[in-house]
Amino acid sequence: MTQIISRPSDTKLSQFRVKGEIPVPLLIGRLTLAAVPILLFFAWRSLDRGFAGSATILIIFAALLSVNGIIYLASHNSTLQRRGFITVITVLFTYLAVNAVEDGSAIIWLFAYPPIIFYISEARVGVIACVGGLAAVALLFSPLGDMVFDTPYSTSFRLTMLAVLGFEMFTCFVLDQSRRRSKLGLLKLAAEFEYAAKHDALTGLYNRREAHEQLETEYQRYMRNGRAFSVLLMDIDLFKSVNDNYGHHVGDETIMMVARTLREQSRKVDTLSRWGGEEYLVLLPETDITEAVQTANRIRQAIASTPVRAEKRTVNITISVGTATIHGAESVDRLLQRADEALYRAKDMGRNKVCDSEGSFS
Ligand SMILES: Nc1nc2c(ncn2[C@@H]2O[C@H](COP(=O)(O)OP(=O)(O)OP(=O)(O)O)[C@@H](O)[C@H]2O)c(=O)[nH]1
Repeated sequence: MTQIISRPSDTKLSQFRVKGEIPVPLLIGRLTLAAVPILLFFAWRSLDRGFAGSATILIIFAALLSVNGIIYLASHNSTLQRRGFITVITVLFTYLAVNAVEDGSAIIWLFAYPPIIFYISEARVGVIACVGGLAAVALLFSPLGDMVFDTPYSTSFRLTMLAVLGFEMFTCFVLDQSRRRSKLGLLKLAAEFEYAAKHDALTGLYNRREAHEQLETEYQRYMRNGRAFSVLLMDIDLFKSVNDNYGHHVGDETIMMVARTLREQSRKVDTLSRWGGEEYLVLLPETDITEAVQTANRIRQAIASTPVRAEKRTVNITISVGTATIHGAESVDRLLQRADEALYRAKDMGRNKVCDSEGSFS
């Protein structure tokens, strides 16, 4: 439990998947399932035409892709699976281009590389792989490449291949950027909605609904381990007069000051919420009634000694607090009812007081 949930960063968000998006491990699995029979088919054709060397190498690539898939199924390590797949297909495409498999027509398979690489890796890796790949093809098609590899590609084929491959890589980059931006936008929107559903807009504290959720979670923990928790129900004293005398903007400033003071005076594990207009609920895990009353008094004193600046005047306010600690098998509703009764006793006793549900006050 934290006092305020901070909004997730872009980097964190980009690691999430939006509904409908194909998970990368699944895509790699499907590509492997498609690639293995295709490789075996071309291996069989190479063998049929008397190219036993090419056939063996294509079978090795099929085996490597299968092993990569099997390792993933056994380990569920998606990073290893992705890196293994990228390595194998990069070497495979290089082999298809350099060795002019299938009379040189297999180099056309290079067009399958950019969309796959952009989808399964980070944008930066996609750009590096594509720029590197295009430079390698340009080198292969250069007089230097001819001297080393002696490939059968005509000049017009080389120029067309380079132009179309470069165009495809650029298009994939633009589309991938657009996909990543819209995904991030969707995730940000979802995070904003989630934040708004759980928090109070004025103070940033949890809202009443989320406080109920946290109370229920803490209650379940209490039922399991028996460690009692306490609640502090607090209300700003005579708040209507602050609004009436100084205006609503000073009233709002007062509500924010109390929230700030609550944060300063609480532990990280405590849950702070705005329960209603000028009411707050603090949930103190693993806290008995004595500690709860001490905490309530510390908060009460801190608020009483923190004036709110309003134009040229300062406004001093106080709060009243009702505390209650869970016991036996009582329900959360009953606990809240006892805290509420204690709060009203604190008001009846003249305000700026802490009352516990057992009847004592300070
Ligand atoms: N400025 C501002 N006022 C609010 C907000 N929410 C509730 N209020 C006002 O808070 C006031 C609550 O006043 P009352 O419930 O009468 O209680 P009180 O004046 O605090 O008196 P006691 O609780 O008996 O000490 C009302 O006037 C509400 O309009 C808010 O978000 N901003």
